[in-house]
Amino acid sequence: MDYQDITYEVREAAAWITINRPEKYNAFRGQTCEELIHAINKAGWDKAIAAIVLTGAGPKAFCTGGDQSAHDGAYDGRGTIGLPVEELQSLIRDVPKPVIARVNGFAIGGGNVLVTCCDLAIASSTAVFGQVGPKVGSVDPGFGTALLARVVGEKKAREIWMLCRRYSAEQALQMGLINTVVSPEDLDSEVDRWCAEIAALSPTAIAIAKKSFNLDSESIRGISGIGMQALSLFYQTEESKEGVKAFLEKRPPKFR
Ligand SMILES: CC(C)(COP(=O)(O)OP(=O)(O)OC[C@H]1O[C@@H](n2cnc3c(N)ncnc32)[C@H](O)[C@@H]1OP(=O)(O)O)[C@@H](O)C(=O)NCCC(=O)NCCSC(=O)c1cc(O)c2ccccc2c1O
Repeated sequence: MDYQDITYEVREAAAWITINRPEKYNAFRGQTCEELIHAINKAGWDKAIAAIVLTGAGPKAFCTGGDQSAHDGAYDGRGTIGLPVEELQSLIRDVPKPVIARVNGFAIGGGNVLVTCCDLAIASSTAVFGQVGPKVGSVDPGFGTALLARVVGEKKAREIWMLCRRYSAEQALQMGLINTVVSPEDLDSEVDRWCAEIAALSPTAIAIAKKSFNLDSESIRGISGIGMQALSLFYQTEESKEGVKAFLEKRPPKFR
């Protein structure tokens, strides 16, 4: 597959997969999800690869979720909501290698969910985390909510979704959403260091450990499936459409 929206680079024993849409703050459209799925599968089953690094191009954003300019009552790709996003999230969990989020900037909306799904997360001190779903007439009902609660605790996860605040990298570290924070200049060397440590360990032991962590939260995949069906109906409503329209028109939404 020729990639338009992402880049794929092998550094030592790590595959670096970069969402390359900086002008959209690395938001994903249907094509982006298809390419990410292809690339994660490619790296995930390559025996020479010990770890997968997921990141965004440029200094501004890791990923800001679904591309709102490709959303018209549904996104522009495949699947229940027009994005095979639940397949992408599941795949991050299914590949037998640690997937590390290299968080270089905004990790908002679906970008925040990707961080939640990754095994590990290393952030620049400039990174900003948060949810925007209820601001823009959307919600990721599955890994975005229920898995987030496993990661940061029920009360914090509900705060994140019900207030849509932004959180600094230090706050994300305190709540357990990420593993460490470094200065922007040290981000790549820190990620390289973590990948090298992983590469020295038994790949099979790591694969079994990863699977066993995931099995405990596996029911969330089913929650996500039913949630997407509900969401596809919600996207048809004036309430949801107002959220997308308001974001694109750079004004506060009028939901009531
Ligand atoms: C990230 C921001 C907080 C940055 O705000 P700031 O004020 O600094 O900058 P701008 O808002 O002006 O943005 C700069 C520039 O980038 C464009 N942009 C940013 N994000 C997106 C985006 N997601 N889609 C398209 N374009 C985007 C923006 O338009 C500007 O371009 P200009 O050309 O005008 O300069 C803020 O941008 C922000 O909050 N962004 C996120 C907006 C958003 O609505 N994201 C999607 C939420 S829904 C979602 O992600 C989602 C994910 C899932 O995984 C799901 C799974 C299952 C079901 C549903 C899901 C779902 O809905």
